[in-house]
Amino acid sequence: MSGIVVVFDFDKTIVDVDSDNWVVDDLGFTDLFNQLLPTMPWNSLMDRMMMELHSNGKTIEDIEEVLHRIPLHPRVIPAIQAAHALGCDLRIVSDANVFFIETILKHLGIREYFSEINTNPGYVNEEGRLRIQPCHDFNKASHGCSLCPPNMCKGLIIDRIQDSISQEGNKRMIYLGDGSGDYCPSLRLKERNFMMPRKNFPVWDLICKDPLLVKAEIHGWSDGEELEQVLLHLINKISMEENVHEQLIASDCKLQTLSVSA
Ligand SMILES: Cc1ncc(C[n+]2csc(CCOP(=O)(O)O)c2C)c(N)n1
Ligand SMILES: [Mg+2]
Repeated sequence: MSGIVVVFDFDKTIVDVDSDNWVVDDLGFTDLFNQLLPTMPWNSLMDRMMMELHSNGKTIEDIEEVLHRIPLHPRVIPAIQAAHALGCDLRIVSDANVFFIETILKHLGIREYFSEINTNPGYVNEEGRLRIQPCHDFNKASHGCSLCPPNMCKGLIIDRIQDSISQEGNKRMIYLGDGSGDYCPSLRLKERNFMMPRKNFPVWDLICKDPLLVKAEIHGWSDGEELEQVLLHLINKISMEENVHEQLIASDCKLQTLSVSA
């Protein structure tokens, strides 16, 4: 293990579109989606749309077939493979849903590179209909963050990951994202962490309003090619820093041994 945790957003970061829109549009339900959007939260609307698909005869296999065709930049998979080969712990934090994400990752053959997928639950019920539920049950209690949608605060998830990895030593984190939901986590990153916002996407615009609010080092990217270059550059940079640090500690130990024996 390299001591680096890389957290990926999914839609418009790993894949190049919003998976929700990709499915709804491809199966011909865009108009109904747009009509209902002003009336309910996005996450509840996706559950409703899955009901509409089911009652109009669209099967799970139809949805899977659409997901298998989702567009992604050709350098994204090599970037993920390289980061994994360099020993990074890769995780996903996404406001899509577990059914879409796992279907896509398994089809691409990259599911096993990720140690954890934090997202909205999704499962196929006994009628063969896909149910999509909120990551955070806002009917019970609010998550209390005003920056995030009611069903998911990505910042809370980042806090939890940071708490759990702080017990494993001095790990460094790199976060990649594009959307407004990725702004809250960017504010929770600490010094010695890295934020990789997608240039000219909502999280980039939010960060640019007051970049000093972000304690992490900011490195933008605009497409899969730049994602790969910037990510691998940061992993190398961190690895070299950590190596130098270890060598300093080792040489310090040697010096102490010498001075004790002298
Ligand atoms: C203005 C506006 N209205 C609605 C939404 C909702 N939304 C759009 S795509 C998506 C999935 C994001 O997945 P991921 O977290 O993997 O990028 C969500 C929750 C939004 N982002 N912005
Ligand atoms: Mg996104």
